Amino acid sequence: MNREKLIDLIKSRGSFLCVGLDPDLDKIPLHLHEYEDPIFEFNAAIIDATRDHCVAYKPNLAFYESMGLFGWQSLQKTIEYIGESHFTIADAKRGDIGNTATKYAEAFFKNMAFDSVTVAPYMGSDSVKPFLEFEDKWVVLLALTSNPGADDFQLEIMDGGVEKLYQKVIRTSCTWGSPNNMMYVIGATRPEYIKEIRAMVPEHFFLVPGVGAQGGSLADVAENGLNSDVGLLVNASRSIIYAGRDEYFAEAAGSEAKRISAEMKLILQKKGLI
Ligand SMILES: O=c1ccn([C@@H]2O[C@H](COP(=O)(O)O)[C@@H](O)[C@H]2O)c(=O)[nH]1
Repeated sequence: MNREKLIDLIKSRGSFLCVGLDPDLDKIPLHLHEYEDPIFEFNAAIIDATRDHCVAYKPNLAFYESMGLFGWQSLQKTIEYIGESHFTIADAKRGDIGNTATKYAEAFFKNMAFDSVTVAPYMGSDSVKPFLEFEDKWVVLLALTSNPGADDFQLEIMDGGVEKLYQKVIRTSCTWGSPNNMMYVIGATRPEYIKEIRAMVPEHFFLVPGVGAQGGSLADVAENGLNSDVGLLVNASRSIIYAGRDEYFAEAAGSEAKRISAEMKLILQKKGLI
């Protein structure tokens, strides 16, 4: 999906919600275990219940890879089930030398029809650029993550006090691609940094995980991160997909997605963006 289509989708729906598909066999309702592929059944029900309220889906690969071949099959079926109506993010956090990175890119962009993949910047430009060679596909680069451990390296002051590591990552990497094929992961748990990052990269989209289960605030993220194209995809995984744990789990997920998306619509209306 290209940038124009993504912006149209967000503005026409009045939502910048990304639903995280992180299914865990230990958490999904018991009655689904009777199906041949309980993970796919779970995802399909969540997708049916949330598709009108969100613009993107983000399966985190760990939840599929942990189940081996069956997990990959569930992922493939899930991505086909979503189709082209929503922006899709393979949250795989890949990164390796160039020829290997190309194979990762082929896995998510050719073999599976994802629109984007999360990539770690640690190995530098040759590990990221192969992902940028695919038309209408996106790199979502880890910049300032939502977890407490982000303090260990990302907030470390570099180069004799000039800038922090996440700032160097953004300043350097923003020339590798463009706002048409690169986004940044910025955690919702760090709203105090979002305004400054928005000033550094005014046009890029941010994928913002960390609202819901991790306690980040949608209002704070929007206040600091919106741009004239909206420029945000805010992800919630557990707070939506496990909003209910019984046979009405999908309805509960749909209600939670609807609630967040209504809050987003109000924000966008107040800002004059829709
Ligand atoms: O900085 C990051 C990068 C990725 N994630 C991923 O997003 C979801 C968040 O799930 P919740 O249940 O809404 O907390 C999950 O897949 C993480 O691995 C992140 O949280 N922070």
